[in-house]
Amino acid sequence: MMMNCGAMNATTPSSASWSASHGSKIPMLLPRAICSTHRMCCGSGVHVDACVSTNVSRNAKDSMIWSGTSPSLYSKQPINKFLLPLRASVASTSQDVTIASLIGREKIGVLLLNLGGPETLEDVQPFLFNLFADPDIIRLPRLFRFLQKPLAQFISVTRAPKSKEGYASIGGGSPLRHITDAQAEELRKSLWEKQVPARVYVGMRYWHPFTEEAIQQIKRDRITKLVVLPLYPQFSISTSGSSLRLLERIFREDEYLVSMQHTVIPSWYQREGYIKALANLIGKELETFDHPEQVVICFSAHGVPLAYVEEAGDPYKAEMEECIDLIMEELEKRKIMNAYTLAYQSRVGPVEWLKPYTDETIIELGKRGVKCLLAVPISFVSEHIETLEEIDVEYKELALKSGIEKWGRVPALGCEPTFISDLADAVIESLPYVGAMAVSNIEARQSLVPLGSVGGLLAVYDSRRRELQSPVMVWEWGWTRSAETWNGRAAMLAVLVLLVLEVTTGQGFLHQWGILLFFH
Ligand SMILES: C=CC1=C(C)c2cc3[nH]c(cc4nc(cc5[nH]c(cc1n2)c(C)c5CCC(=O)O)C(CCC(=O)O)=C4C)c(C)c3C=C
Ligand SMILES: [Fe+2]
Repeated sequence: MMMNCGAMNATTPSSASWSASHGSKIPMLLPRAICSTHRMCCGSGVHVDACVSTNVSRNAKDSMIWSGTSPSLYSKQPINKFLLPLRASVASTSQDVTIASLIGREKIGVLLLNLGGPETLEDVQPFLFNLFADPDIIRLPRLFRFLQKPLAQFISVTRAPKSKEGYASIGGGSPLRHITDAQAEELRKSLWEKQVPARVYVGMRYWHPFTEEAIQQIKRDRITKLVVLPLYPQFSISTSGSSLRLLERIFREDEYLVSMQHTVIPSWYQREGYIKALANLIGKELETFDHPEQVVICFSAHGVPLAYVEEAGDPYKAEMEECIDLIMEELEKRKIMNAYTLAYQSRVGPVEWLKPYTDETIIELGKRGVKCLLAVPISFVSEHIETLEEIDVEYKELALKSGIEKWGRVPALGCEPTFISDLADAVIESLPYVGAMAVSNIEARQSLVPLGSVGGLLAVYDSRRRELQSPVMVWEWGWTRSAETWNGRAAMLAVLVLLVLEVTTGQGFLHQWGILLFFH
């Protein structure tokens, strides 16, 4: 049946948020970021001057990046900017460094970092415990750090029933491990095809195979050069940041690891292969509509609490917006000029997260007369519960209820060959950096990420973390900065103790009042 997407009888936007340069932005999308589009990869030629600029001290480099903490400053200074010259300059032949000379007799390892997911329904609660026990997800004031684990236990137990429902509906567990393993294998093959004989490891943050397990294997394999590659295209304190903080801790405590050369690719949302691979998938999915040009593209990114961006300087939002700009520019080159919008999904609890929220956006688009919508999950490269359940089931249903007649969804990248090949290029391009700044053990101990400067990011975050609202404390007990009085703390502590007792004994006032399951 021919599905007519219909012209959008959207009301005229009140602000100048429509983009004239290419596909029109649906109002709600933030103004187009000033983006240096030309941060695209030009191949794997390596420019010696660009990559081995080790005579600039790490601190000097960090301060170039971190001279300010505002997100807008950040958007102009991405943390991996020192990797960018490698991509931006196609090296002259005389300055090329051959891959072989970089590798020599080294044993190269690539460590893929990811979040992890429960493989069975029994895994759900302990997985949630690990997640909520992470101080990068729930931050307690220093005085109450000892409550981190009891609180994580409480939240994980209360949230588990709802999460289990979600995982049950997608087959009884997360597909994340399986997909990440497949990506690791494809990356390994691609590296070998490009003459880089590397081993690829998977280290998950909250479930098996844990990062610690991967590190043990790396040590057993006597890897001498390690490239750390978080599988999150955009950097967030809550994802890549958390994993890198953990790695930093592991490295600091281990003699072998401290002396092993390593580097980190903190984010890679601007890489040509990634952008092109996503544009390919979007173009292909648009073709399934009868009137592709009338489809509104709705990029849906995983959200983070607003305070992460506004108070802790998380670059996530700036990187996300720049990423969308790059994708739309790529589509424009292919004469695809659709209207589009960016929204954020998967918020947890009542604190404010990045807006607009995907559910509200879908309703709004329906009200504006949009008939055809293409959802594009953007912050993650594998299918997982938030694509398979939240987007495919919840948002689809909401869209159809809101008046949208034709719904489509772009698959996650998974093992898409252009994408994997580009990840392999990213690894190869980072090789000249491996260990370049770690001139001594002492220096290596100070920062896990000599050139990627994630240490700088974490330091900035750490310096402000006392101010950062913890999403969970705010959701449940109203722990705001204004509530930071001793009396308030004492009262909250008492409530916490009661809650912990309630969870551990299964009895108490919340059970009696039937309000225990307030985590959705
Ligand atoms: C870029 C991706 C992600 C960001 C940013 C992120 C932040 C973030 N997440 C939570 C809470 C939960 N996340 C959960 C699962 C989960 N989250 C991501 C990705 C990002 N999270 C993934 C890939 C997964 C795993 C999905 C799977 O298939 O297993 C969960 C558990 C699921 C559920 O109960 O909904 C929670 C809870 C917070 C609080 C946060 C930022 C502070
Ligand atoms: Fe999450």
